[in-house]
Amino acid sequence: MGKSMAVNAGSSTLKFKLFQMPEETEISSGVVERIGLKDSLVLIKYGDGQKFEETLDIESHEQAIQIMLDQLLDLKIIKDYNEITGVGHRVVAGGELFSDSALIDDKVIEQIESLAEYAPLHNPAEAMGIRAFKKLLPDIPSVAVFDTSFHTSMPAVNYMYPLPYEYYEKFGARKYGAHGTSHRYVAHKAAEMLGRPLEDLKLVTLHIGAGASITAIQNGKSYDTSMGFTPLTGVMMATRTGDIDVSLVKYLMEKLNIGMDEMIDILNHKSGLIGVSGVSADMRDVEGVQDKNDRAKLARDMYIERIVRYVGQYIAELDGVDAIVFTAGVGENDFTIRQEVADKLGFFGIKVDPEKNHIRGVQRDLSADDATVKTLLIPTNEELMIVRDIERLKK
Ligand SMILES: Nc1ncnc2c1ncn2[C@@H]1O[C@H](COP(=O)(O)OP(=O)(O)O)[C@@H](O)[C@H]1O
Ligand SMILES: CC(=O)OP(=O)(O)O
Ligand SMILES: [Mg+2]
Repeated sequence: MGKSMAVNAGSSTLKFKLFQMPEETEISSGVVERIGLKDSLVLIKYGDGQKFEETLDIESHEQAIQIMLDQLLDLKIIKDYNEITGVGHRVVAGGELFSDSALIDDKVIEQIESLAEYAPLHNPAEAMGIRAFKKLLPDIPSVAVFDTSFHTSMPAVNYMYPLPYEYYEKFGARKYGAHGTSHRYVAHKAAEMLGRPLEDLKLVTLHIGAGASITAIQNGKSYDTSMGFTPLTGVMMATRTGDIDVSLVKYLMEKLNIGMDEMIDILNHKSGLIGVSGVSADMRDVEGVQDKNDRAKLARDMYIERIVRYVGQYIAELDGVDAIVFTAGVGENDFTIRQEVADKLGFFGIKVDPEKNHIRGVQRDLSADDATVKTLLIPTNEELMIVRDIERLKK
């Protein structure tokens, strides 16, 4: 009994959902988008179809949390913070410390902070969010749900880097992946939609938002994933490079006369869509100008190409595939990207019906009638997975 809140701090967004438990009814949901960019958007849904919307500049996740919490009271979604009986936080990096979600105490917060280098855009903001909530609601149980947990099933052949082996043993130098809660959620939904046991399926799940990762799933378990030691690698993202030659990094540091911290900041914050297009980190802005801006078009083409490359690679690794799944900000909303990615994967029997695909944010089978591999659109729900873990762990 009570209301549970899931808090999901992404690199560019802060999302929350408030659920009545144990019924899992959604009471309210909210998102602050474009944190750190101009014109951040605050959107809160509550009641029966009521909405609160405001556009303002929001610099940090801390500011976003404060605005959200104030609005919960102002909009009378709750009368008192004490109505919230459990809080769950998404945390990106759990390293090898956390193979499951954890009840938060001071030690867990310190461990999350100690993993800052494993997810520099996320863990510090998430730890800050946890502390902010702890201050406000010191006595209610809170849990941390790690993006990396789902990927702990990866075999060594996929999580190891071809570095001297002792770097793994001494320093934990390996691939951890991210977005695991989302990949896990959509994999279960895909099995439901296909009416087949998840254990029998080969899936490639495409979580493409501001951060983006592709996962190969076999027997319901993560088999390989595109993000690495940190969420920097894999496909091209809003502000992150994805895979890049490390020797080029050294070359550029010398040319630019900068140190490693500055270089890592460029790779994480100034690259990807914003770096190539020079227009924006937001796919909507890039697409808005692509007809008259060659660099915007190039950025979008590169983005698509890298997704296609990973999906093809994972179909080979899985030795076949039953379905590919689109989810997260771009995957759920951008039918042009979905269409072009699917068109480039036609060789595998992937084929999207343009009419079915002309949709945003709803669960749907997008496959053409003669497709031999299904293409599914499944809006992710990391927050539902998070509040379920509050119930499981708070006993
Ligand atoms: N209609 C749309 N068309 C294209 N891209 C969109 C659309 N709506 C949202 N996006 C993209 O989704 C991104 C946010 O994805 P999301 O998964 O919510 O973020 P995060 O990675 O911060 O969790 C935005 O940066 C934007 O580029
Ligand atoms: C790990 C990661 O990149 O997360 P997000 O997409 O929420 O920024
Ligand atoms: Mg996200």
